[in-house]
Amino acid sequence: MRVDIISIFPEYFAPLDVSLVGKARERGILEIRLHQLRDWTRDVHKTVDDTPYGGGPGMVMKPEIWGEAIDAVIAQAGPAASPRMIVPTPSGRPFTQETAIEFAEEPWLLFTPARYEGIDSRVAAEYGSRLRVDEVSIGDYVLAGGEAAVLVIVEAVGRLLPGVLGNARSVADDSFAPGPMANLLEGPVYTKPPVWRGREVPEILLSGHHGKIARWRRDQALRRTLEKRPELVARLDPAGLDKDDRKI
Ligand SMILES: COc1ccc2nc(C(=O)O)sc2c1
Repeated sequence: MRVDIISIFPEYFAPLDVSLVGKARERGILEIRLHQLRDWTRDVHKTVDDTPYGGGPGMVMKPEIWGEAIDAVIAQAGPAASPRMIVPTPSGRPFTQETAIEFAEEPWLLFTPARYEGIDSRVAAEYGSRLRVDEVSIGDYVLAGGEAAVLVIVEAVGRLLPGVLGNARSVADDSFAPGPMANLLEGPVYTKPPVWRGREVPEILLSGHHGKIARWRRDQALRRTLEKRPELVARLDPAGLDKDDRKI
């Protein structure tokens, strides 16, 4: 997968050099190209924003600069004729694990994180007629720009790429992953020592009885989901809940 990110803060993406995403890049599973939006400005101050038509607070990012930057990146056609363009925005559709799975199928993603009050709306309209353009939000809170959202999305997508996670089952066991654990939060996890500051690991986990352990883990996940995200319980597939039981 190739990922292009156009931003006025390319240094914001240094974290993509480390951990899982960093290793995926080293192994050639993921290629990330960063672009400084200001490289396409033509004034001495490298201006990328201007006052909003109709008045109101803040500034809006200029369409000309974004247009030239996006055209230049698209012209560097790579694994696919054109990228899927992802615009992080508070007014986007919610980014979920399903969205991550969908994006992980793409050979080429282009991210256009905004700053200020956002990008002139004609940019998404212009490229929406030529590319698949997704406006997505990582959550209902206020960020200063889209870069943090891109970091979240690239990590959520990158870890799904074949060969990135050591144990393929980890993806299947994820919270929100499709299948019997879909819409269930992950339950508690434990490792050595068996007793820590007087606190013991649940005995069932030391029993070696895999069927009972699977059932206990699913029950703990259900308990945690009921406690922290009761609204997800309504979406559960009751038949899916006992799939492990049938396997046991
Ligand atoms: C100005 O650019 C922004 C501002 C807030 C914001 N919030 C996002 C989110 O995904 O929640 S993306 C994003 C972009």
